[in-house]
Amino acid sequence: MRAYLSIGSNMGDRGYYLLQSCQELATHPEVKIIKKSGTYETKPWGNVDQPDFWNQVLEIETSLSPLDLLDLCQEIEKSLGRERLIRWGPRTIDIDLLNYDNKVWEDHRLILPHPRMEEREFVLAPLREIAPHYILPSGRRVTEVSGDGEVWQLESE
Ligand SMILES: Nc1ncnc2c1ncn2[C@@H]1O[C@H](COP(=O)(O)OP(=O)(O)OP(=O)(O)O)[C@@H](O)[C@H]1O
Ligand SMILES: Nc1nc2c(c(=O)[nH]1)N=C(CO)CN2
Repeated sequence: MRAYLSIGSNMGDRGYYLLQSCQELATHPEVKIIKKSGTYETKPWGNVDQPDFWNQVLEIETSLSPLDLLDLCQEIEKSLGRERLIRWGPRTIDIDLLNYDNKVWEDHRLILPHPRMEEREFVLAPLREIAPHYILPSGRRVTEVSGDGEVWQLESE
């Protein structure tokens, strides 16, 4: 199945946490990273009183189920020292599922597609880069929409 993930960090060595989370995903036997956006420095969305983030979007191929993929993302967050202190607060790494095979899913653990993705420029900018034909939950193409928040693409490695 094809899935899209949003990853973000705003504590410590942000580049290290982004890279490490990709490496942990890529070493899982049921996950293959197909595309990786550049890195974007972004103003915090939601709770604005915290450091700037670095964000990326990944396109992956996986045979994990949506909930198993969520479990894996949460295990990686844990292994990289993420603590859930405040909603939308600072974190070493946050991994969100944006889309899983265009499935619509809603239970107490997982909502797909991600309900706030279309408002967030930190998701839309990297998504536009790697998937310009992506159709958002509203039915509009990602290139036709702009979200809230300032973002800057960093020089690619
Ligand atoms: N599409 C999704 N991707 C990741 N987590 C999700 C999703 N839908 C629901 N959740 C649930 O949201 C809970 C809170 O996640 P998290 O702490 O990462 O929120 P957040 O990143 O601070 O905020 P936001 O959900 O607005 O990005 C998770 O425990 C998870 O069960
Ligand atoms: N710029 C930016 N802001 C955020 C981010 C994020 O990854 N980047 N993640 C949040 C919780 O999902 C809340 N706010």
